Amino acid sequence: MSVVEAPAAGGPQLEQVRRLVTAIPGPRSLELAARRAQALPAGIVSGQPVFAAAAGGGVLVDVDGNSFIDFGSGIAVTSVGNSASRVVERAVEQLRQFTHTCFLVNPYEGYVEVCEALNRLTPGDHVKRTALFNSGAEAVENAVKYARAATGRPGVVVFDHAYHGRTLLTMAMTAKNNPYKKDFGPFTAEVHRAPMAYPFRAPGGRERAAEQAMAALRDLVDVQVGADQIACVVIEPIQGEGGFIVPPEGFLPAVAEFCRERGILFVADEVQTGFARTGDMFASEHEGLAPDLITTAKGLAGGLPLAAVTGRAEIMDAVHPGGIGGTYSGNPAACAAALGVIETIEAEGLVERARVIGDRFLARLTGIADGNPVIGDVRGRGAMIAVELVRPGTTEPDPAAVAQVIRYCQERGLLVLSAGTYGNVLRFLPPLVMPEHLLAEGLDILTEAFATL
Ligand SMILES: Cc1ncc(COP(=O)(O)O)c(CNCCCC(=O)O)c1O
Repeated sequence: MSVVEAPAAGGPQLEQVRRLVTAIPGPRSLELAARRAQALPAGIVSGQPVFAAAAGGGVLVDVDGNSFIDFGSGIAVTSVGNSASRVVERAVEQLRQFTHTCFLVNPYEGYVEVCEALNRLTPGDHVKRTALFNSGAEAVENAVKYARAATGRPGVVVFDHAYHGRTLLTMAMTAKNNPYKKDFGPFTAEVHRAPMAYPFRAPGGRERAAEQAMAALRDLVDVQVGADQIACVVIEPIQGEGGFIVPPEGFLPAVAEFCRERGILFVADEVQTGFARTGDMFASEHEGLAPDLITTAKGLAGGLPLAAVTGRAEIMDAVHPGGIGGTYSGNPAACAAALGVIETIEAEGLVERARVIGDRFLARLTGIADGNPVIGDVRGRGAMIAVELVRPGTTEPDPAAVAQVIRYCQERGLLVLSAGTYGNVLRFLPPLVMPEHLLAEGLDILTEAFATL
């Protein structure tokens, strides 16, 4: 077997082609997997069996020279494409100036620029402030700090099927126990969970999903806990890890109004839905929401670790000086990358591009679903689309069918991710710069894969 050289570089110049040159996984990936087994603990699991060598545009090339169509974007992160030019150029230039000062020691302009951009771009015409962090979970943790400091209340309301992170507080906020929380308790108190408006699985059917969820929220907050104990309600505008659950139109505005009436802060967790992913810059815009606080990460910096809390100035300023911090929070290279992401989204019209991609996926998948009873539901918005697989004629989850489709796609050079509380959701998160021919090829492979079910 001749050794295949890795591409000279990733990024948009990477050949945008699907190409298989070895079995999947190939020999180099197998070698690395053996080393990994000796060096890493078993708790860290990768969904794909191939090790990356380069990525860019709509493809990822593995260490054996196989070029895959990427329908995952590293879980909604490389929306502007991997190693996108403006991201790399800005980050490299920054790295040459300084790699780190700790903003709590020596501040720098890049951090301020990112905050100014987020204050401008996030929905709501109120005066805002932004604080930067490293991960989505850290942003959610700090959003709760701000909410508690601003309201003087301890309680946090979250929803079934929610995912907010893997730290102690965000584990308490995340719904699914295994794998995210198992063996790690006890968890923090004062986190209360309400049923989610989940149209496909609503007890009273789609038409009553919002009504039933609102009734349950009122019961939880007004009767069981007491509204005066609740600092904030935290919700993903489209639930990500829980299975790309899109609440019925009207539900999110009803929750926001419910909160406003009770002095409870409405926090939109846009870690997975933010930055053009859903066909708006932020998913909250779809129904005209202006959240009191918004958490962002993932797509914010195109792969460099950066997260943010953006909120009403009076809320953000309620925390005492020195109350918020972190050694790496708002790392300068990540800030430079974020400015490159924002510039790319705006220069390349990626918000509109996400809508075009979403229309392509929804048209093809609803067409397939009509003739395939294993596809129980097709849903999503923009380039955040999913199908939920069930046993034919039922809503019984079929995670085995998901695994079968993922494996079929892997073997044919297409990377697809799963999701869902029941492990029975296939989610599609292609880079927004995915070329048309790769979108078409990927959808054709998916069509073949569903035909095997
Ligand atoms: C809505 C929403 N809020 C918060 C988070 C947490 O963001 P971090 O950057 O992973 O901490 C996420 C991260 N989702 C991917 C988790 C991957 C895994 O660990 O299995 C999210 O989607």
